[in-house]
Amino acid sequence: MAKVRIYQLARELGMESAELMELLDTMGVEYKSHASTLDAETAEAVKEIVREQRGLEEQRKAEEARKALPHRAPVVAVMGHVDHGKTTLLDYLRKTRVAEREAGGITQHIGAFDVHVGDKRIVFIDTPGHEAFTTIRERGARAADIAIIMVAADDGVMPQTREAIAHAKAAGIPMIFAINKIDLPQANVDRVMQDLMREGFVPEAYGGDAIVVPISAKTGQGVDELLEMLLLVAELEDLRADPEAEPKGVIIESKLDKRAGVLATILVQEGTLRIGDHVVAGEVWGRIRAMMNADGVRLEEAGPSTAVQVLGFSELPTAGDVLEWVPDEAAAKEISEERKEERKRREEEEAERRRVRSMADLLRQMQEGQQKEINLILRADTQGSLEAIKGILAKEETDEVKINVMLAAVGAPTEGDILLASTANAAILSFGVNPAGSVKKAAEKKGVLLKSFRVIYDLIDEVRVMVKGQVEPTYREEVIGHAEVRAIFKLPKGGNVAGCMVTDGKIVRNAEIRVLRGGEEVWRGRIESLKRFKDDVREVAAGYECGLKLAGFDAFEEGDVLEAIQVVEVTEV
Ligand SMILES: Nc1nc2c(ncn2[C@@H]2O[C@H](COP(=O)(O)OP(=O)(O)OP(=O)(O)O)[C@@H](O)[C@H]2O)c(=O)[nH]1
Repeated sequence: MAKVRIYQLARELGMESAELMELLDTMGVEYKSHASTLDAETAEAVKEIVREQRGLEEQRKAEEARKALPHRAPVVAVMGHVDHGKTTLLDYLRKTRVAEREAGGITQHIGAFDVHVGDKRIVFIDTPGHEAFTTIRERGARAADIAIIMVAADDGVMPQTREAIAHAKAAGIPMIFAINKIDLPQANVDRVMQDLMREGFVPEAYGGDAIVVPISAKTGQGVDELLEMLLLVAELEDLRADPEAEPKGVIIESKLDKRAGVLATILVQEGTLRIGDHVVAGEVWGRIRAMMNADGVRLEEAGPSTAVQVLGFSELPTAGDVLEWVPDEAAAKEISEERKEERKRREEEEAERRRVRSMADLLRQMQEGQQKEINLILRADTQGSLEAIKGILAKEETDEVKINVMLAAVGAPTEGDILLASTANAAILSFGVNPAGSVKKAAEKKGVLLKSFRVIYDLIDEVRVMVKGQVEPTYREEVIGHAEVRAIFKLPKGGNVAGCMVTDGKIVRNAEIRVLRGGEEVWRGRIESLKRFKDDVREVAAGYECGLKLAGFDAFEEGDVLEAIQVVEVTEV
């Protein structure tokens, strides 16, 4: 950036010169008047400070506004190892703690139900699987606020207990441990506590801060305490939502009913959803025709932390998709069309790039995210090899790069691992066990690095390479071709397409484009579409014509030169 005068910079930042001069004083910058010039470095520093101040101010205001909103009920998910009692607990709660049903209401399984404790309410999600956390978080939202991790007192912490913990951690939600089946003679609560400590959770009874409640889902012993603890954690989390805001939620479940058609359960998180509202969830749209809660009661409206089964979607929405309110049917249709097209385009691009992800890809991603942490999921044939791998890996950590083992478990990688890895941007490395074909496919689809090793040291080497790559990978730009703009076409929907001739090299769909006019760069960015006649193409070679639409630039002029650039990695890996 060149030099800039104080009044110019003030205008650029939308502030008074006097205000800016005050800031300069506190920074110890010298100047004569508001017309004095600042060097590029100082101007940049000023911008940085102003941005930061505004950010803090906005945060404070947002927090203040949030504090003025009413509280909402917590949403809880129950997770744990097979047979540790999830279903039994949910059944117990449903039977004993659900409010008196209104006349005519019959309990329905809709994927979530309310439990009443005094004048408080807790929403339990009772849809199977971890999707309630992970898939949803992937899309920038989450369904559950608190996780109950069930551990059977006669069995202790098992592989899926660890998975459940890893999922809750990845979702960033607090956990409460319920040690279940304490009615059994062979129950050993202390042993489970020891297990938990080995996982890094020190129970309150041992002076730590992990909340552990011994219960029997069968007899109901301890369940009241568990509910109390949930309310306590909810209070600490200070969960609030605005019932007046634009409605927002997530799809908890969806199914096709022979008679009713598409039935979808929505957890409303913000605002109030009403009959007649138009909504979009992923690529599917709908108009809410009827709403029913888990007690079979028809509702006219549903506020924050309410789960309702709705009628009115055109197609099956996907569980985990975010639900948004839209003003009318035209908007609903347009958005769902747009998303379908967007997905098709993405899939085409994916197909283009379809190949096993290389180490370089992962490194690039990590570098982009400035991540100096390597997230790993380890899978091995025995506990012994896992311990050995973890032991060696711990020594591979450096001051700059942390190795974060999110999950270390015996057995082949599962689809749950893939979900976790894609959420947490982790790599899955397995030793002595091979993932099933379906798991490999899932990894490929989600772009998760999944590798199997037969020699521990090969696995360790892979991690070493990652650590090294974390330190300083570098990239170089390479010009791969040029095209000249010969004609400009206006699209009926808006925007311009440049009719071009590729003059040298090639133009590739995923390249970056510099628009050059008289040798000067006037814009730089991505290609939105690259066509030969009516067809989308991946690349166009020298000597051929093509139609090019850029993402965010329309001001083409005849004679403009479009330079295609690709980034190549020069890291020695
Ligand atoms: N004695 C005793 N048995 C229990 C208790 N909780 C669950 N069980 C029994 O443990 C078995 C498994 O319980 P479920 O509730 O089906 O376990 P789950 O975690 O839902 O299992 P999956 O759905 O297979 O993952 C059943 O036979 C239950 O009756 C308890 O508190 N005490």
